[in-house]
Parts: sequence; structure tokens; C-alpha cells
Amino acid sequence: MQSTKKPIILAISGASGSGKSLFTQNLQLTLEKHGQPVLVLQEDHYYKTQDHVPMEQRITTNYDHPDAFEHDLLSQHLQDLSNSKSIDYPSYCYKTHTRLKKAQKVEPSPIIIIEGIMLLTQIQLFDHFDFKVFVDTPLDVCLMRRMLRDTQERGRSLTSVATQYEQTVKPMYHKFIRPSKNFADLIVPHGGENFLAVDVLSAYLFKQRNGNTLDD
Ligand SMILES: Nc1ncnc2c1ncn2[C@@H]1O[C@H](COP(=O)(O)OP(=O)(O)O)[C@@H](O)[C@H]1O
Ligand SMILES: Nc1ccn([C@@H]2O[C@H](COP(=O)(O)O)[C@@H](O)[C@H]2O)c(=O)n1
Repeated sequence: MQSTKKPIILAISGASGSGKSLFTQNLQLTLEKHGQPVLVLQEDHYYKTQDHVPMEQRITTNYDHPDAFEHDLLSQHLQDLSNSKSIDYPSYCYKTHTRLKKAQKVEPSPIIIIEGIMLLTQIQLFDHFDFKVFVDTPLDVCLMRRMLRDTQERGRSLTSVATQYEQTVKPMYHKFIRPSKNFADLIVPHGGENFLAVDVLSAYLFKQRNGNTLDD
């Protein structure tokens, strides 16, 4: 039988390369190991479609500005999931800088984690969030991780990563993302492999959801 309880929604934010995705993955694994289903969503899937924009222009888009995202759609989807409705979750391609044609049908879950760079800059989304986390990793470490990831997984050259970093990623971090740390309920240092933070947060979420502790 499907639960009628509202899901707990956790937002995880921080700089690009801070380890949000890895931290989220570790949290999900820990909770699922204890039989607690978790749905993970990525704010990146809500980047605006650019099907109508020529490729030469897509590579110059500022992807580190809140306007690059369709936050209204994300808000609607979080509302639907809270009301036990499924959503058509968009897919995104970093190589073509636009959404894929086919969305994925996603069902609600008792715990939902959404991760992304701009989540804590969007006050209108806060009503959906039960808990807000900021992953706080030094920017030089973030840049190194991003260099490796974007050249290996996102089809970028070292030059394009460096140029984009100087032109938009770094200035937008200081303008939007860093100040949004003030809205966090919890700040996690070091990033994805902070297993103390993973254990503390998973135990908290499990207790909130089930009323008993992980070891009961
Ligand atoms: N603590 C860590 N130690 C080593 N590598 C890490 C750590 N956290 C993240 N990474 C790696 O750095 C890259 C960026 O991490 P990711 O979780 O994708 O960051 P974000 O989602 O914040 O952009 C990935 O390749 C990831 O595996
Ligand atoms: N077409 C795109 C879309 C986004 N980006 C960069 O992705 C970063 C956010 O994703 P993380 O997983 O790193 O948090 C953001 O900083 C954008 O610059 C891109 O390069 N191209």
C-alpha cells in the first residue's frame, strides 16, 4: 500500500565540483542499505531546453545563473511528488547543452533528495524543503575535480573548462551560491566522502521517517 505521509524533501547545494552528487549517492546508499527507499533528483535536469539555440551560442550560455534553469517546473514537480503524483522527470545532456527528447516517469518516494548549485538561491522553493544542506569544499579543490570530471565525462577540453570557470563559474559562485550558504540548516565540509556527515544525516532522516533509529 502506498504511504499517505508527505515525503521528506532534502535539498543539497554547494559549488560545482564540491561533491554534492557523491554525497547524495552515499546518503542514498546508506539509507537503502537499511531498507529505506530514496528518490534522487538533480536540479541540472531542469536546465532550460536550448533546442532552438544554435550550438555556437549554446557554448556561451551562462549555466551558472539562476535564469538558466526552469525552477517553476521543478517547483511543480516537487508539489506533485508531495501529493503522491508521478512526474515526467526531464533528462539533460551536457554535451549538447539541452534536454533530451524523452522524459522519465518517476514515482514519489518517502524520502526525496534534490541536489544542485542554485537550490538555496531560490527562496520560492524553500516551502518544499524540509531540510537544506550546503556542501562546503574549497574552490580550488572544486575546480580540480571539475577539470577531471568535465574532460572525462562531459566532453569538454581543458581550455573550455578554464575559460568557462573564469568567465562564469567562479564569478557566479561568489554572486549567488556562496551567499546562499546562509540559508542552510547544515553545512558539510570536505564533500562527497564525509562519511561522518553521511552517517549523521542518514540516521536523522531514517528516524524522522520511521520513528525508530537505524539500529532498532
Ligand atoms: N571527497 C572526494 N574525494 C575525491 N573525489 C571526489 C570527492 N568528492 C567528489 N569527488 C569527485 O569529484 C568530481 C565532482 O564531484 P561531484 O559529486 O560530481 O560534484 P558536484 O555534484 O558538487 O558537482 C566527481 O568526479 C567525484 O567523483
Ligand atoms: N550545458 C551545461 C550545463 C551545466 N554546466 C555546468 O554544470 C555545473 C552544475 O553541475 P554540477 O554537477 O557541477 O553541480 C554548472 O557549474 C555549469 O557551469 C555546463 O558546463 N554546461
